[in-house]
Amino acid sequence: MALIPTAEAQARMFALKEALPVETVPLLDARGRYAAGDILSKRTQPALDLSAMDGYAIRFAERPGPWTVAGESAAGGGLGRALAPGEAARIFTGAPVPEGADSILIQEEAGRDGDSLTMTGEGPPRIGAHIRRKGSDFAEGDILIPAGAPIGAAAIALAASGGHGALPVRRRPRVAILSTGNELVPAGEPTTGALLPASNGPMLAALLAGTPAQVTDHGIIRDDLGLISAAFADLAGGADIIVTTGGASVGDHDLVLPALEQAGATIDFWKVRMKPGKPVMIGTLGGAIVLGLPGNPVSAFVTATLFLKPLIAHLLGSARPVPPPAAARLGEALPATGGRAEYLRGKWSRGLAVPTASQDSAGLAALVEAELLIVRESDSPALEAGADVEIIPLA
Ligand SMILES: Nc1nc2c(c(=O)[nH]1)N[C@H]1C(S)=C(S)[C@@H](COP(=O)(O)OP(=O)(O)OC[C@H]3O[C@@H](n4cnc5c(N)ncnc54)[C@H](O)[C@@H]3O)O[C@H]1N2
Ligand code: MOO
Repeated sequence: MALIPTAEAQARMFALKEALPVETVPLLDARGRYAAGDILSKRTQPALDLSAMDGYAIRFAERPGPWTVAGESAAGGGLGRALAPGEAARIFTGAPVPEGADSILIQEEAGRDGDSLTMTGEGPPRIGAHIRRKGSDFAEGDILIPAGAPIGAAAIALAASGGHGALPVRRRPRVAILSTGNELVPAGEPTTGALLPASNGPMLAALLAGTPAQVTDHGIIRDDLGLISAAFADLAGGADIIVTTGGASVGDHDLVLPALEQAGATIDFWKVRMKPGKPVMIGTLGGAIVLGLPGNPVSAFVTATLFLKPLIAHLLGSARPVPPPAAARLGEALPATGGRAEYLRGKWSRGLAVPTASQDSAGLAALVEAELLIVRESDSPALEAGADVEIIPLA
């Protein structure tokens, strides 16, 4: 199969499966998901003209004072009647402005003697000062959160303010992680000789821990065609995404592709024109998408960032599952690229993006320093320090 560019690979991956079914969940459960339809407001906010300050509601257009204080309006209540000419009302932040009042005099600039109120300073800067008008935030029927937009803390506050206690979202994707390799032992267990701890499973689970995905790490499978194929068949019914690491390349012990074929999977593509991460493969098995990531730990991290996380956002119905790259300036010169796009691990230095010293696709000690990926298209020329580049921030 020919190598395909990253953006094409992402688009083909999204085309394999539609967003998951809709469910309506309490506000907090919607956090990190995406609106499954336009969320419309059930109410107008503010519902009435409200005071933005503690002070007095006055008829400022009529006169600069004095006024007679006719009563009080507190948040959640109101004066109960309109102000007559010559009258003012004591008022507090968030309280309804009585009819007839046109401005708020803040209490620091008010003089009070019994029922008589005077201005001690310049007074309100203009007619209408310190009044939040009815509907100035949003009106009933307004779109508060468009379909496909992310639901974070501010969107949850907006939805609550708009009268919602629950929101329609897509159900949580179920993600099964499999690590392959005879050389791997579970993290924390003793290693001898050529054995090494499996780090990709914990890395992937950690990467997804901040997303709504329901992640199960199925541990390590030996490089055995029958075992890997049986594991795929086992997982296919209960997962939306099966993600593997290792065994994705071309060696005699790289068995993920034949195991998928043996389990009845359809492979959509294998190999992306990217560095690191070339051996990525994507296909479908039953209702699940299978994502075969390379074993090299940095390659697995980069491909999980560029494919696995966007796939989860896609299944959750995100309108923009691939986050747009950000603009940055390079802190160091970079050589020309070859036939693959490069995703250099980098960090910030005085506001400039600088590659980490090692770009080895197995080097975790360098990866831990990385705050961003510097994106370089294939076959692009050398860049001077100070050049504009695109970056992908690493959360
Ligand atoms: N002749 C070729 N050889 C290779 C090619 C190629 O095109 N032609 N591609 C290279 C590239 S690029 C990559 S990336 C690797 C990917 O290989 P695999 O996906 O088959 O991964 P493995 O061979 O199984 O392992 C690679 C490396 O990573 C270590 N590993 C694997 N799993 C884990 C884990 N869970 N935790 C920690 N470390 C893991 C493994 O021990 C190997 O050292 O292939 C190149 N070869
Ligand atoms: O492209 Mo491989 O993923 O370099 O290490």
